[in-house]
Amino acid sequence: MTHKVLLLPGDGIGPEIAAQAARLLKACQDAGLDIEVDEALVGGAAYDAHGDPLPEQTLDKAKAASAILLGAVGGPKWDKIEDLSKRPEKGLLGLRKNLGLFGNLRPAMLYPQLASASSLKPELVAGLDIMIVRELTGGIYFGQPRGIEERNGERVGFNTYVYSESEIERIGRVAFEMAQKRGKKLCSVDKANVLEVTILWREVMERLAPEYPDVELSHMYVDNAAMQLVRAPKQFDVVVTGNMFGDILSDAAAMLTGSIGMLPSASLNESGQGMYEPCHGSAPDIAGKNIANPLAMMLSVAMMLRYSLGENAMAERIEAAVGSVLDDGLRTADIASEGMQTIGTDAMGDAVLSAFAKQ
Ligand SMILES: NC(=O)c1ccc[n+]([C@@H]2O[C@H](COP(=O)([O-])OP(=O)(O)OC[C@H]3O[C@@H](n4cnc5c(N)ncnc54)[C@H](O)[C@@H]3O)[C@@H](O)[C@H]2O)c1
Ligand SMILES: CC(C)[C@H](C(=O)O)[C@@H](O)C(=O)O
Ligand SMILES: [Mg+2]
Repeated sequence: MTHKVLLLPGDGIGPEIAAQAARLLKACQDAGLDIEVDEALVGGAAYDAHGDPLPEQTLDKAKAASAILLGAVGGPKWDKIEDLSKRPEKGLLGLRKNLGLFGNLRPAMLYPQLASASSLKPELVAGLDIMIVRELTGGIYFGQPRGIEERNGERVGFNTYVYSESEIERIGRVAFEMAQKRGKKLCSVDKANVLEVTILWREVMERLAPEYPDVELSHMYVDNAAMQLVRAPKQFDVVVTGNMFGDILSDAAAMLTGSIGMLPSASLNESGQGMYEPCHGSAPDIAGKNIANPLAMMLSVAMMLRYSLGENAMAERIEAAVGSVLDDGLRTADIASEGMQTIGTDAMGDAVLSAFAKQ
C-alpha cells in the first residue's frame, strides 16, 4: 500500500530543515519505501497566503495522510496578530486537536558522541534515555472558559485547566504500555498538592497501575521533576504528564541531550495516525542562515517510519546514519565542540544522506 506523507514546512527554520527531511524521504523511496509525498502550508506561511494558519485544504490533506511531517511554526512577524485564532501556533494546535493527536512522545536520548555538548556533566547524562509522554489535546491549552475580559475596571486574563477521567486514562494507557516496552518504570508528574485536576490525574494513574503489574508507578510534583531532571536525569525512564507540564519538561529534557535541535517527537491518535515534528520551534534568531540543526527533523522521519508506517528497519537505518555522522565529528553550531567540524544545515543533510546510502 502506498502511504501518503504530508510535509508541512511552516515558518522560520521550518522550511530549511523540512528540505532536508524531503531529501531523506526521497532517499527512502529510492531504497524501496512506498510513499507519496505532498506538501502544504501551515502557520505564518499559510496566514500570509490565505489569512488562516490552518487553511481547509491543509486540514483536508492532513486528514487524508497516513502521516504528517511538520517543520515548525511561528515567529515575531506574526506575534502582533490580535486575533489569537489567526496566530501561526493555532495552526499547529488546530492540527493536533482536529486529528485527535492526544499522545505526544518526546524521547530525550543522548547520542554518546554528544556527551560533551550537554550542559550537564558527562557522567550525569551518559546513557540517558527518557521518554516523555505528554497529553497533547487537553489540559489548560484547550480548557474553556478562556479569554481576556474587563472585570471591575481592569482587564483579567484566564484559562481553565481541565481533564476528564477518560482523557487521563487514555494517555495513562499509552504511558504504561510504553513503560512495558522499555525499562518498566513510569513517573507521573503532577501538581496534586495544589490543583484538583491533577489530584484526579494521580487517582486515575493509581487506578490503572494494577493492570500493568510489571510497571513500577511513581508520582512526582512538577517543580521537583524539573529539579530532578537537571540533578539526576537518569532516574527517569518513562514520564507521563499533562499538556503544559509536558511542554516545559520536554524542553528541559531536550537540553540534556546537547541541543533541542536533536529531539524529534511523535503525536499519535487512537488509530495510529501521527504527526511528527522536532520538539523545537521556528528559531527566528537563526532562520535563513543555513545553520539550524536538521537532525531533530530527520530523526522525526525515523519516528514516522517506526510509529505510523511500520518500517522499523528503515527507521533504524536513519538513526544509524545520524550516529555515524556524529562519529565522523560533524556538528552543526548548536552541538559544536572542540576538535569537531562545524557545518551548516545543508551539509549536515548531505552527510546524513551519504551515511544512509552506506548503511
Ligand atoms: N512545534 C513548533 O512549531 C514550535 C515549538 C516551539 C516554539 N514554536 C514557535 O517558535 C517561535 C520561537 O520560539 P522559541 O524561541 O521560544 O523556541 P525555539 O525552539 O524556536 O528556539 C529556542 C532556541 O533554540 C534554538 N534552536 C531551536 N531549534 C534549533 C535547531 N534546530 N538548531 C539550532 N538551534 C535551534 C534557537 O535558535 C533558539 O535560540 C515562536 O513563535 C514559538 O511560538 C513553535
Ligand atoms: C508552539 C506551541 C504551540 C507548542 C506547544 O506549546 O505545544 C510548542 O511549544 C511545542 O512544544 O510543540
Ligand atoms: Mg514547546
